[in-house]
Amino acid sequence: MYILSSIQMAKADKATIEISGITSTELMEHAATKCFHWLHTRLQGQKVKIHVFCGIGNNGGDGLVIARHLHQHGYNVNCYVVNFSEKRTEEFLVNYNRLKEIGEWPTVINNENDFPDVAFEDIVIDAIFGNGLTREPEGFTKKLIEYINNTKVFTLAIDFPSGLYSNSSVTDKNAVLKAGHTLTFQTPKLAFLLPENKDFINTWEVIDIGLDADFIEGLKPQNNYITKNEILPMYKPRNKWSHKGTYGHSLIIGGSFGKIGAVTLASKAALKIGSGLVSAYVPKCGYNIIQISVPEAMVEVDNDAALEYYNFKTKATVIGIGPGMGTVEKTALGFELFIKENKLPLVIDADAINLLSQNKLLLKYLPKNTVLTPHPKELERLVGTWKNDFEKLEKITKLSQDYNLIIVLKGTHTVVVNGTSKYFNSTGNPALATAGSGDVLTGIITGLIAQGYKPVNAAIFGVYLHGKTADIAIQNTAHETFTASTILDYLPKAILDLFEEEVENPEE
Ligand SMILES: NC(=O)C1=CN([C@@H]2O[C@H](COP(=O)(O)OP(=O)(O)OC[C@H]3O[C@@H](n4cnc5c(N)ncnc54)[C@H](OP(=O)(O)O)[C@@H]3O)[C@@H](O)[C@H]2O)[C@@H](O)CC1
Ligand SMILES: [K+]
Repeated sequence: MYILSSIQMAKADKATIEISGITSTELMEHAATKCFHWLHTRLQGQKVKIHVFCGIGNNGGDGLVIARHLHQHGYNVNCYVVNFSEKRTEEFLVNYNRLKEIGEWPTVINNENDFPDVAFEDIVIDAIFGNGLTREPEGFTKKLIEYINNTKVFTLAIDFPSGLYSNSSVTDKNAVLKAGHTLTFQTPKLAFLLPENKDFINTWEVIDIGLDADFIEGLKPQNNYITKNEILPMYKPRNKWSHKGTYGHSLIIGGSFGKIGAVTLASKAALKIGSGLVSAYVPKCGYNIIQISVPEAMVEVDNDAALEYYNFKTKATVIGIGPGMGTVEKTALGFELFIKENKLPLVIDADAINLLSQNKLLLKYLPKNTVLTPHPKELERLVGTWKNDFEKLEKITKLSQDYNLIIVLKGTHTVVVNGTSKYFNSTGNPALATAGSGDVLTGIITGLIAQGYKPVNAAIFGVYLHGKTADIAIQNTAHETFTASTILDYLPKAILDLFEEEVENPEE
């Protein structure tokens, strides 16, 4: 699914109106009616008090449409116009009149004295600002947002939590509405996927308003939200005549005394995702551990307690390096020589990323399309600090472009960056915040590349499946009891889930 910027959204609205012949007011009616249905399906006519706060643009127009439908269905609804400007859009005015025609006059809010009483058990619909926000809310509008936030009432935001920009950072955090749930039109918005906005965005979903798909395609959006629809076509079914050689040989390099488990997990993951063969290259102290805990894997050893020589004989298809490796001097010196000589595809994680950060001159030796899987701290060591999450994405893009790398930044919405293209993951939950989770991801991505997946697809697919295991597991287990080994247990279900039909959304 594409992620459109505000400019692209406005263009797509306009183009759809021109191409389909639908009027702007009809498009608004269609979009806002879907929001009404969303609420109606859940409330089923309950007499809870609903406050609809409308701006004076088209986001406000949506609010007026929702308020009208709520009235017509007998809800206890109060509608307000937040009068921060004398301007009105045409569609706003049409719907203002339609509301008046059914005998409902919105209350105009001109200053703080006009704020209504809002109780914790009420519902607020936020239709103050949407895609047309051009500056931070000020004056009584900001005060109103703060007032609503302080009530801790459930807030349903239409299109955007008011005060949030789609493609730039919030400058005044007190001037953004904290939405309980957001119904956003047509595509997810980049701002929803970034950790700096965690206070404003809770849950959200996309409401398909039927904007012109060909036009959107022609915009060539660079930001993508990865769901099953994007993943399924990447899947490579197995050929009847294949054999284990068809599915490649993954070599996992890593481990140090006390951290052999990381290699064990990565090796198991590479096997479990389908790598034909898996070898591990570890310090001698890890030999028995790997042989006993991963009997399917072959093992070669280096020095006693930490890697030093990197003199393995395995003829691998791809190497995953870093889990549990440590950064002691001899490991770092050997790593430098290894990187300078290596020609095989690489997946680089954990301490191997830290070693690259300590010696950035090595970056230029990495083969094209090497996958790096940093968490934010590892990324910071590599690219320095950032002012905000948008700048962080720019820094990752530059790193990816400068060295032809695929960067997987791990987080709530893990993002895979390949040059200017970004792929934000939709699966996963806090269960994955557990020791060894990253080692398993390294093994999965390595194992997919071994089987012939393009590195960028291996990264996107691997991240999706890794997250999906937690989403499936959480139906039967608690976040706390989920461990990295549970990811492996649920990989089969995560793969099978790709072929299960989605249950239709009842509102559609
Ligand atoms: N057919 C369609 O197009 C459809 C559109 N849809 C809906 O339209 C929404 C976009 O509508 P929109 O473009 O009118 O922008 P919106 O967010 O309502 O407000 C803009 C107004 O606020 C003003 N303003 C901005 N910042 C301000 C500030 N800090 N403080 C004070 N004023 C500020 C700004 O004025 P200006 O910047 O020029 O001063 C302008 O007057 C979109 O999110 C979706 O909900 C759907 O119905 C689907 C069909
Ligand atoms: K809004």
